[in-house]
Amino acid sequence: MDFLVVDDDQIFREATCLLIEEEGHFAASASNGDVALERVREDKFDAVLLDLHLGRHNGLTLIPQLLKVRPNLPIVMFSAQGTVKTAVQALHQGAVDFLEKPFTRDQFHAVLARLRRLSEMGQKIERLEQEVKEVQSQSPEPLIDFETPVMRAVMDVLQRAAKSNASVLILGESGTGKSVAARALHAQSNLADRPFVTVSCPALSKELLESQLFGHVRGAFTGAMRDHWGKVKAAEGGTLFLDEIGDLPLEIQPKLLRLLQEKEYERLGETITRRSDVRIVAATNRDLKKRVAEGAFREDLYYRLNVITVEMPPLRARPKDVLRFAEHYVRHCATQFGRTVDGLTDEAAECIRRYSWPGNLRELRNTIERAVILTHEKKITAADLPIEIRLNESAPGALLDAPLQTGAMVSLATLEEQHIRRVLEVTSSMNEAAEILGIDQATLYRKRKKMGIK
Ligand SMILES: Nc1ncnc2c1ncn2[C@@H]1O[C@H](COP(=O)(O)OP(=O)(O)OP(=O)(O)O)[C@@H](O)[C@H]1O
Repeated sequence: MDFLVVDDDQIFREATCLLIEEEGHFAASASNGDVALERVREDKFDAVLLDLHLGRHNGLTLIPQLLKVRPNLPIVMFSAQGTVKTAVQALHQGAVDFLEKPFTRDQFHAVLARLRRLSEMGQKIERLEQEVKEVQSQSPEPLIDFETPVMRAVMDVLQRAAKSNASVLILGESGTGKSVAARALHAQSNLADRPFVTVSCPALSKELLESQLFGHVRGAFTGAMRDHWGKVKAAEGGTLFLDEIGDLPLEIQPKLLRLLQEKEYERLGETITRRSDVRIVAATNRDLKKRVAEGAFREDLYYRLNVITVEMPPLRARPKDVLRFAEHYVRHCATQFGRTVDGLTDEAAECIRRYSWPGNLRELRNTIERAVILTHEKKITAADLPIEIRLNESAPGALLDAPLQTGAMVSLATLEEQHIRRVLEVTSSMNEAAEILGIDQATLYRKRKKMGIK
């Protein structure tokens, strides 16, 4: 845990920090209320130990100010002149405990145990808030019972892997459901009530990604105005999901390897080594072995991640499941958009069954969403589906050349997608492609994901 000790008495402040560090925790200190407020604004402390008398300030009045900055921050008040009255006052102001100075190691242990319970409760609340947000973001309920044997085998491995704490690598084309599988794995594991934190590896520059993962201290790089805790810390005790791991820059790979092997890391710009207890689940649509052969991915990291690997099959390899997913999305979208649409006509079902879905589940979901919004009928008809699905035309670029030359009707969105596909085909990195397209990497990453481009 990370503590902030607020006391104007330097000797006691340092002695308390030492005691905390001897117990294997981290301690920072502040000598007055203003410094304490600044530190709490900048850093994610797990608890504050606050002296009642801070020179001209009264620690009691500082409690609501600290809680205004971080509403769930556990504050323990301590004082040499502890009276029942001041203890009660501190609790009324929002402190969670009161310690009389000087306190013994045993008294401190008792407080620590209480703080740990509070911190777990806080994590639970954050997790529930996250779940509520996800329900509000209206993703369809994941289907988990599959007809296709290969998918059943995948689910079986995931279920068994969930019970161990081993790293899991999820491979598969874009849109096959790797992120959904990672969440399902977490939900079935012993860490289900702990945090699940996602990091999208290619969405950020190398520096920002490193800081997002491990955190940084103020001044670590230009623009680092304040201390920052990374996602490794946010995932403490739970699962850290590294999406698109195949695009993790080479410079960050040794740090991730160290996190996996030694469970140690440092924040950017800081020399203090921190321990972390997170389970790593990684996913990629890249051929990681090929990336290793090309020298773009470290072999030792690949083997460390590759303890348990599952491969999400593309949708075209799960023919029996395609219509079940389609019907599932129709029901979901009809409810979401308040439309009375009930299933697919036979003709529409046949188009969906025959099409090869290069963008996998994401493409299917987008297609159904569009159809549910646009249809005038009670069931989705073939006419509600995009022309390439009606014509069973899924080869990238196949539709493009003719419309471009003849000026036939084609949407800007289709043109944009085809152009992005082509540039990605002929460039060797996201960076190069983004430069040619005149957009930043994060935008390209989002567009690629939305369009289901591998
Ligand atoms: N089991 C499932 N049931 C219902 N919908 C699913 C399921 N799995 C995935 N989906 C839907 O498919 C879409 C793509 O899923 P997801 O983001 O998990 O794919 P991905 O393989 O991680 O893609 P990428 O490689 O581009 O990150 C999402 O809209 C998701 O809601």
